[in-house]
Amino acid sequence: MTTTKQLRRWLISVARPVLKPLGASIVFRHVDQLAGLALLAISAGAVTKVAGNALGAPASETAWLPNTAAMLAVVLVTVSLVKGLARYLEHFFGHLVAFKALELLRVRLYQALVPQTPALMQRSTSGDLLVRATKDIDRIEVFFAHTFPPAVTAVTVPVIGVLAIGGIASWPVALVAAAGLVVSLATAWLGSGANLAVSHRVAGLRGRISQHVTDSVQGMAEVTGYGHVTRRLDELVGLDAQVAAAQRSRSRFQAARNGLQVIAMGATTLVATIVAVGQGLGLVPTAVTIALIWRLFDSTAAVKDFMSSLDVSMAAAERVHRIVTVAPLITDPESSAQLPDGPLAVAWNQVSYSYPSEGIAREPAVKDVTIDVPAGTHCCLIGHSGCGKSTLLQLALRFDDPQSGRVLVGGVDVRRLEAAQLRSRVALVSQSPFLFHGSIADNLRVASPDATDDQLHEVLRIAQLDEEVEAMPGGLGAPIGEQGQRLSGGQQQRLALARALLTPADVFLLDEFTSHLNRDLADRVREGLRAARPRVTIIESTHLLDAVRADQVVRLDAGRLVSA
Ligand SMILES: Nc1ncnc2c1ncn2[C@@H]1O[C@H](COP(=O)(O)OP(=O)(O)OP(=O)(O)O)[C@@H](O)[C@H]1O
Repeated sequence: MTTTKQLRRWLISVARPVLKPLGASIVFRHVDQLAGLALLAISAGAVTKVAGNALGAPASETAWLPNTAAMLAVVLVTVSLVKGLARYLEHFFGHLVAFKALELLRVRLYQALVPQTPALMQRSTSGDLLVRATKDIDRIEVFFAHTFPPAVTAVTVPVIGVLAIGGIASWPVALVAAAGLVVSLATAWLGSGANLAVSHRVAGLRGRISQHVTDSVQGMAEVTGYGHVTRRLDELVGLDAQVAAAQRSRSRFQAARNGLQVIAMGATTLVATIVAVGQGLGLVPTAVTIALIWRLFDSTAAVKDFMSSLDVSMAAAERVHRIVTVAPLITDPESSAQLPDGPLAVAWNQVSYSYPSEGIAREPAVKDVTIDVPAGTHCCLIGHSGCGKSTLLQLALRFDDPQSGRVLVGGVDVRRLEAAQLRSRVALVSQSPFLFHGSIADNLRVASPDATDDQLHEVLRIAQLDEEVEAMPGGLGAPIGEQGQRLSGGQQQRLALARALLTPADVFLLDEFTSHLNRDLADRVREGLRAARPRVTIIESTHLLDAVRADQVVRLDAGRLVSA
């Protein structure tokens, strides 16, 4: 696991371009804190001056205070205004840095996700990823907005305050104050290791809760249909209980830290008063000194306050860091080859592939498969469910590299191609295509944002979907619901095919793309596709063994080629 120190360095390196205003935030926090000290000192001085007058305190003790009530009011109002403005500016600059830094982190996360897709989805879940990209990144705000300025002033302001007490009141009292403040600072670290572990645990649990809720909502029909409502609720309550139990241990440390701080403050006040009296310090200087000490404890207490939220922030940073830094399954070559223009052949050459399995030995999904699909022809991969058809198609798009053998597109090993180039020439219509919440047109224009309505109608016609779309209220503008839920399975498949047809692809990989269509409609879709794109290479997979007229039919069984 990445250490907190490494995480801090990483966060600062990400935010470096926007760190400058943090200096301003630190400066304004000093102004705010010192103005607070001044306010308390003047107020305490003024109050005890009144009492001191009655008790006959010497005038020299209060000579530094404003002479009249009006002057006192002017001074207090002015210092308060300065304090208020400084506090505002401290927060403004701190949050400016924080929100800019979070923006940079979100961009980093997104940029890291793109090359890792789709392999990442094998290692993470969408609900958990969502929490990382939103909540976890938000929690890192504490690191930027609420850590540096209080950390600096927790040291500098007490040092200034103690020196002031020593200079104007008494050095022994200053020493007592210093000792108390050091103890107060040290208590902030009480249980920090355990708290960090709890924060990691809670962050992981929150990811699981999010995934559980996502699954329950998306699988509502199954949850209610199979009578799982109570079980799923119980599971959720169980996860919540684990979060609560973990939080309880954090709260215990928090309470202990608060208690110790109050004890340190009380003990320091008592001892400082005894020493001040022993030193013969007057009433006003003693009162002002005690007031200053109390205020200085506020500065050190700020460390305790941010330490508990910093744990949460660091646990969140670790989860984001893990995604951003995970090595992608595939990377672009340093010097890439170019695909030839025109129709492209596809070939699997003695390809064997096993899915990554985290140490568990796994049977290869495809073993020693060799298939040649000449450019512009139609090849059909046939075999029972699980025989490796989708895997072969995905290897042609370089979702991952085979452990042995080569996959060639246009005669070029796909490892020598940039992913963007490969994916612009090879289109995959997957078994469960993803459809966005939006209209028919929105989903088609994912492939070609500037496509005209005529072009959209044309590809819908090729996919044999145009008449059905025209009959929908709104036509191209008809909303299809989340993940296309308002469409039938067969309509979803044809919409995905129409979308792929808007790309300039020379190879179409069609994974079970007619599995929801009746035989007659499936044949019409194939014929329409071939007539509209006579030069493209079509590689189709199906488990219907009596299928399809094609230039080449390849049979697979348990990952091996049976006939080609
Ligand atoms: N992401 C994955 N992680 C691990 N194993 C996988 C993964 N995807 C597929 N497999 C395994 O690889 C083998 C081949 O799967 P593949 O999806 O290629 O088969 P298929 O012929 O396309 O099946 P179907 O007709 O059911 O779609 C199967 O044993 C499957 O369990």
